[in-house]
Amino acid sequence: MGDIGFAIGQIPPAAADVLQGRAAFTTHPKIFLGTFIHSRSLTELEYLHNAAVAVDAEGLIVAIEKDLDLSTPSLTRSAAHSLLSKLNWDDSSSSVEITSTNPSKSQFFFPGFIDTHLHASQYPNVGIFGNSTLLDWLNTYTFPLEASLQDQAKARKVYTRVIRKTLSHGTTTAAYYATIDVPSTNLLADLCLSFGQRALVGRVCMDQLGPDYYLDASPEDSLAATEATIAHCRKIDPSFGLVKPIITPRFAPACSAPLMKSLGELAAATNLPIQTHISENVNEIALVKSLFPWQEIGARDDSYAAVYDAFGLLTEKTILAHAVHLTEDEASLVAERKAKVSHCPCSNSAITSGAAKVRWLLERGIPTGLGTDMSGGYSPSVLEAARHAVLVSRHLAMPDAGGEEKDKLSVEEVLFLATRGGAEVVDMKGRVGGFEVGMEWDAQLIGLGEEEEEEEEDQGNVDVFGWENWEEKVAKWVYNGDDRNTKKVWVKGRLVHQRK
Ligand SMILES: Nc1nc2[nH]cnc2c(=O)[nH]1
Ligand SMILES: [Zn+2]
Repeated sequence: MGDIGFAIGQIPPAAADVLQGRAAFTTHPKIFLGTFIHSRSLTELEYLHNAAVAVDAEGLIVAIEKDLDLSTPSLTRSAAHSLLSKLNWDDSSSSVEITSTNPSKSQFFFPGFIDTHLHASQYPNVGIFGNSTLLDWLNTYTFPLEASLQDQAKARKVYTRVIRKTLSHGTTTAAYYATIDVPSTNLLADLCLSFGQRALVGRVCMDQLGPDYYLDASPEDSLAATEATIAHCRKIDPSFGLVKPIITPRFAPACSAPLMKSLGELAAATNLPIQTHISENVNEIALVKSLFPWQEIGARDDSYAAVYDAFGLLTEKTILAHAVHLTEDEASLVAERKAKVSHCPCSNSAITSGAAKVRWLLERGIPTGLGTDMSGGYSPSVLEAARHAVLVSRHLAMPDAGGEEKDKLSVEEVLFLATRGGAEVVDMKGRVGGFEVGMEWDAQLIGLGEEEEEEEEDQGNVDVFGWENWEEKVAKWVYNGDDRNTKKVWVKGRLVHQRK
């Protein structure tokens, strides 16, 4: 089967625009047929075989049909046609695009991944961290690179590549940190929009403790610069349908009390999301305690979480990256405020920050998603973050670590974190992360192939023999898959990546 689109082999004009970096706001209606896999709950994947999903020109899922007979290309075509007529959609070659999975290539549709934490500006540094830990890593590798992106041509090159790369790994939504520089941060927003990637774009706020060459001049300047990026995003995407600004105090040590206070007030006034780092590294935590005596700032105790809370930065729209060393009391506060956590296992291992206790966070009712945290983390892939999340959880479950069997995360659980969990973290629950009527079509077509095939396509490290059941195929994908298995990617119904 494969693509049985009426215009076989042709990319419709809207999709071609997106692939070339010129986004159109509406697209062709589409019908997808075949196998769909998504999370039903934290612990359970739903496998929908012989199904069809109709997506309208706005990218919304408007119908899901099950139990169809798709056993031959012609039956598949007639299933598509009967869905078209049910929907009263124009049954002509140019107006509806039809894509079906190819069972002999172990293909399936899966929701697009949500990267809840990454630094677009640090992308050139992936893999370059030596033996550093957080605070020296920032000074040695990170601040010099971020500062250099004031050069617009360099920023364009870096941001174009990071968007293309993450899309090619199936990341349909990204919560990005840019830099302190407004024009290049605005450029990142422009590029996300033109490549069609759903994004939260944060201008980084930092007015202390950084190097002289890379600091906002004052809390007032930092606030004004943040407002400039918010205004820019409002101009380019007035409904924030694809690109939304996010208030981004880098982390408490780099933000003065007046700056954090003004950003908390801005968040309350605009209802915009907030992203920051918390409790990533033990030296960082000690620094926060020394910089913000809790009685002086009116915090409820001397914890890191209480510092953000004192400034109105711990809200239900706050994404807290890492949360490796949170105390029991902090977890209660985070849960009380309904703030979310981005778990970044690759970064936490690479720069030796520690092992975040995801089971413990989930048991405390804290919504959690996955982040690549490039370039603390070295991989652009959320699939790899999922794999790292499994492994970190298994280290924590080992008797030496004082863990238990229940601390282990399963394949199903990490795929939930990568999709529906991430959607909740970025405040898009019910909008993306699964296949349901009323949700937007942010999806990837995964193909695993089969070993015996004369493959013209490279299936990477995954070897499917043909006797595996679907649970086993998905497990093979999680542990050995990569961008070679990500054949096509759509955001809001628009094709934004196609593997050559
Ligand atoms: N991993 C990570 N932690 C941080 N804490 C403050 N800034 C950063 C950053 O850029 N990356
Ligand atoms: Zn980070």
